[in-house]
Amino acid sequence: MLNNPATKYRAFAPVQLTDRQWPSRTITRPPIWMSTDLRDGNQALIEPMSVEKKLRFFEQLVKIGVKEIEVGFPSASQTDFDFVRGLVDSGRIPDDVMIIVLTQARDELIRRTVESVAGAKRACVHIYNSVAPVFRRVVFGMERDEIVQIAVSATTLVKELVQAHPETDWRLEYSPESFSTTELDFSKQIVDALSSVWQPTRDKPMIVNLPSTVEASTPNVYADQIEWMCRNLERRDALVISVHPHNDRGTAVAAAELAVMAGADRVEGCLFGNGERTGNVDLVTLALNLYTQGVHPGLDFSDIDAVRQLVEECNQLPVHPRHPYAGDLVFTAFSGSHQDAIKKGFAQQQADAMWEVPYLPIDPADLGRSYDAVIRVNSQSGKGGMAYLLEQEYGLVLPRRLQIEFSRAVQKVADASGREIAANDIYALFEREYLEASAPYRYVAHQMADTSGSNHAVRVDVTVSRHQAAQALHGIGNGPIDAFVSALGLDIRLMDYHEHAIGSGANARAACYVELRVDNGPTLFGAGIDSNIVTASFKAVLSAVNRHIASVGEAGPASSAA
Ligand SMILES: CC(=O)SCCNC(=O)CCNC(=O)[C@H](O)C(C)(C)COP(=O)(O)OP(=O)(O)OC[C@H]1O[C@@H](n2cnc3c(N)ncnc32)[C@H](O)[C@@H]1OP(=O)(O)O
Ligand SMILES: CC(C)C(=O)C(=O)O
Repeated sequence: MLNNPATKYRAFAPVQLTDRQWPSRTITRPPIWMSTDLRDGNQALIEPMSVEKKLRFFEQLVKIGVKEIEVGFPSASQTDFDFVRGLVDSGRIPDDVMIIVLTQARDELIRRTVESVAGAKRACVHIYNSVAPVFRRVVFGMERDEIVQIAVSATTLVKELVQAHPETDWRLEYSPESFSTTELDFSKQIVDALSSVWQPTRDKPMIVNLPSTVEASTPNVYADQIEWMCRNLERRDALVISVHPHNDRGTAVAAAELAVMAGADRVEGCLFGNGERTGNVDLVTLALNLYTQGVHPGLDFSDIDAVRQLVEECNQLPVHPRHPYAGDLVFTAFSGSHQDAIKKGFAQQQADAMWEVPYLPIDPADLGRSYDAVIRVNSQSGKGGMAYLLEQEYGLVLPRRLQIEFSRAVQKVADASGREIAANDIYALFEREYLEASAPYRYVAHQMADTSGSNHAVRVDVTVSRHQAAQALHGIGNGPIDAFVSALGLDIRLMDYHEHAIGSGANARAACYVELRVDNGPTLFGAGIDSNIVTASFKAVLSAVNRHIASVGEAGPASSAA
């Protein structure tokens, strides 16, 4: 890289528009969406789409609700011509969809283009020529007037040719290619010249598409350019102002949004941002950005995974895992504080309330995506993540202090492996750590009796095995756990107790969690699961006792009470 890039690259000159209005506007309705996937997207592919793929893509666009679809560059190849002609002849184009065909402003190409769509119910011929100084000088070797003349002749020819096909509702689209790097007065001059030839009306407007063919400035400058054009063009009422942002600086979405605030009526782009070089603006992101502001975009992405799959197949390009709204990882949190906030957000989110789940700008369910991948656990995760997975996948609602205790075990495994730990691995670890902590004590059976008349309410006769030897123990207490602890004859203080059902109906089971202090040691948890709630609590006590013994070693034999 150069020490002083100013010797090679010049700063983009700002637009002199001191009373610009767009910064204080908000977008309250969607623009007209135009998909150029089958043209700009297609021309950028390593392998252009086959007719069959183009057809599938077209049908997907129609299904989503796109009403203006650029279907190709029919004069470029027989494949494109046949596809377009086939679409028209097969009657597959819904009445409310307008197809658009692009051509250079050259006579023979225009004739072939009109031929490709003649007879369609609605069709738009889209002509372009590049107008920026560098193109005028390097590509065409022409002065401004000559460049205007190319476009005027092309428009005149289109007007003449379409008159021979009155059965079609024709529109003209004109793109001064490389608009964003062109002098504004020249863009105005050429567009005004064309609209004076075409004579658009409010009912049959002309589409003026103002592309950032190569994105070269910050989005605010593009917005200024669009506002300037909207204010200064002749016949504004009979024009649809369209934008076509490319993404060379990575700000196409912002450029499109600011351009709409600046007065653009229409946006051209591709699904997931395919297109030349860094791509066209991504229509999915634009549409869903609007949706998250409470404005329906008029496009349906309620099965976004299906749309993504089709686009990936047709383009033979993957959608990035971090792509807004659609990427595999965009609704996934690995890090502890994010997981904690999301878990709390889900717990508090009411079905019919405003969406307020931290870190999730949209409800994945609105896009047909599940919550499965929202939380994934690795070494960056905290207790919230693993607790969420145990709850979602296994119905275990761990009390907070147990979450803290168990998360240390999860963390150890994550640190050691350096990898993600799936929900089933976390459950297996929980089983190993708590549910299968069955040595030296293991629950075998119990009976309970009411002791009415005594100070204590419950008597428990329990069989436990200790080092595989069965022991019959008896205890009385205020409740089953109290009686059981007394039967064990150990120095145990019950610090905390939680229980909940797992599942419902005949198959429901009880999960029990106890926090004990054994032999005045540090407190620790035990957990038990059983179809009988009392059994679950006894198992939880033994789980904690066994874990204590495993950590400090075993003391004297259990004695029998009562
Ligand atoms: C920004 C964009 O995405 S614009 C769309 C770009 N897409 C494509 O080009 C894909 C389809 N295009 C093609 O397949 C071919 O370009 C074709 C078949 C249409 C034409 O091919 P060719 O006749 O070989 O011409 P080519 O595209 O190389 O253009 C070169 C000539 O056209 C002129 N030209 C280029 N663009 C235009 C235009 N928009 N209007 C008028 N003339 C143009 C050039 O100045 C050059 O003229 P010259 O030969 O007198 O120097
Ligand atoms: C033809 C025009 C609209 C174009 O694709 C561009 O300028 O990027």
